[in-house]
Amino acid sequence: MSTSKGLEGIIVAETDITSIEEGKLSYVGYNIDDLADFATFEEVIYLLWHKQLPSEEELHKLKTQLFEEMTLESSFIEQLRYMVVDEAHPMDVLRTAVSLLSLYDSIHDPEDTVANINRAIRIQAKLAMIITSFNRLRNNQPLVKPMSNLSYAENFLYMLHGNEVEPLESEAFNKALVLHADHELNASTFTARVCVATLSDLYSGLTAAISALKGPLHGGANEQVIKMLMDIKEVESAIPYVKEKMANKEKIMGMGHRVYKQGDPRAKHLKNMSKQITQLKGMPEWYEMSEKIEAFVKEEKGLPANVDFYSASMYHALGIPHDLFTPIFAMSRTSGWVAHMLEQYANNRLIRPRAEYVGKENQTYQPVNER
Ligand SMILES: CC(=O)SCCNC(=O)CCNC(=O)[C@H](O)C(C)(C)COP(=O)(O)OP(=O)(O)OC[C@H]1O[C@@H](n2cnc3c(N)ncnc32)[C@H](O)[C@@H]1OP(=O)(O)O
Ligand SMILES: O=C([O-])CC(=O)C(=O)O
Repeated sequence: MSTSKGLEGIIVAETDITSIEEGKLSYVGYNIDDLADFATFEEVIYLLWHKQLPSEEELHKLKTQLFEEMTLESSFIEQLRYMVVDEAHPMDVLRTAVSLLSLYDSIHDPEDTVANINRAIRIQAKLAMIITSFNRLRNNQPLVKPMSNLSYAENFLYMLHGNEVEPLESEAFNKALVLHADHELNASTFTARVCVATLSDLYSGLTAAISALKGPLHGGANEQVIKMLMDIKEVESAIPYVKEKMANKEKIMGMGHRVYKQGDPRAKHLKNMSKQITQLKGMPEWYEMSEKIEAFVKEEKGLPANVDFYSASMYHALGIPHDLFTPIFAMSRTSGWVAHMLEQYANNRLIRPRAEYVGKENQTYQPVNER
């Protein structure tokens, strides 16, 4: 048997959702650059779940359903309130809350596509409520209800901050949601697929995926990037800080990627939005610090920025609390996780690879009092 550490380069599934070829990323055959520039997150949700862009009518229906599902039962809100405990990380809250959502649903057939799409619309809508409501509950602020004339991206920022969103802010946030929506067989998506390949349900797959996304080598990197920028504080300190980290063999978060060695095609869009939003908010130093780090790490180690890198300065300038960065990633990626779980159910076989045994052999059992 031969092994590939971290399953690098191993193809374990066929998919018609997302492709990464020669550094180009597309969802269902649409180049990510076009989707980032022109699509709404709602269109991307539809595209990933139905493998085609929606007509005007289909889009209107989806937006209406998402808006109508942006509610939480009062008993659910009470339980969310109980999750406001010291140091509770919103990513742990989100994982718990998604699991809790399953108790409000009865699943007769985990493989039923129509029921799963309706369920996914409910979950996708409620995630925006859960993240924003948790943040408001922990700050003793009243909850904000969504507005029917706002997009998913706008409603998220509106429910978080409680005030109107500027067009550039809504454009930036929508772009971030589009760019994070799916990414082939990344660690969390693979986790979701492994989970539902046992014929477990959508909530279980999502809970597992959130758990995998949380780690700092994956989605958790965006929070680590802002921690690094907060540590650095000033543009002049960026290079010395990164030099020292690299001398200590520490990783620079938001840099490097398993699949993209020449550059992550999503990063340039977030870089551009980070520049514009930090300027709009009168805090260009967050972008400038990031740009210096990116150039230095590329030059010294040949490592390009990944999707997590510029999202950090952009979210910071949008006034988003740092510990919500990864939950926002999960909220967007839910659309992709669902698409992959539907694909797994549609052509399922239990995922069960092998390991090569390299441990001790032929041991003789001795009773405990003789060891
Ligand atoms: C949405 C996402 O999940 S995007 C990724 C988010 N994660 C991060 O930003 C965390 C920082 N980056 C990393 O840890 C890695 O680049 C990963 C996990 C993304 C990819 O990892 P792998 O493909 O396994 O690459 P691996 O960790 O083997 O790195 C190869 C070499 O580059 C180095 N390297 C990789 N990333 C970095 C980094 N960010 N900073 C410094 N060195 C790095 C490694 O130390 C290793 O060096 P070595 O060969 O001298 O030991
Ligand atoms: O594909 C990966 O390994 C990680 C990634 O960029 C993502 O999940 O968006």
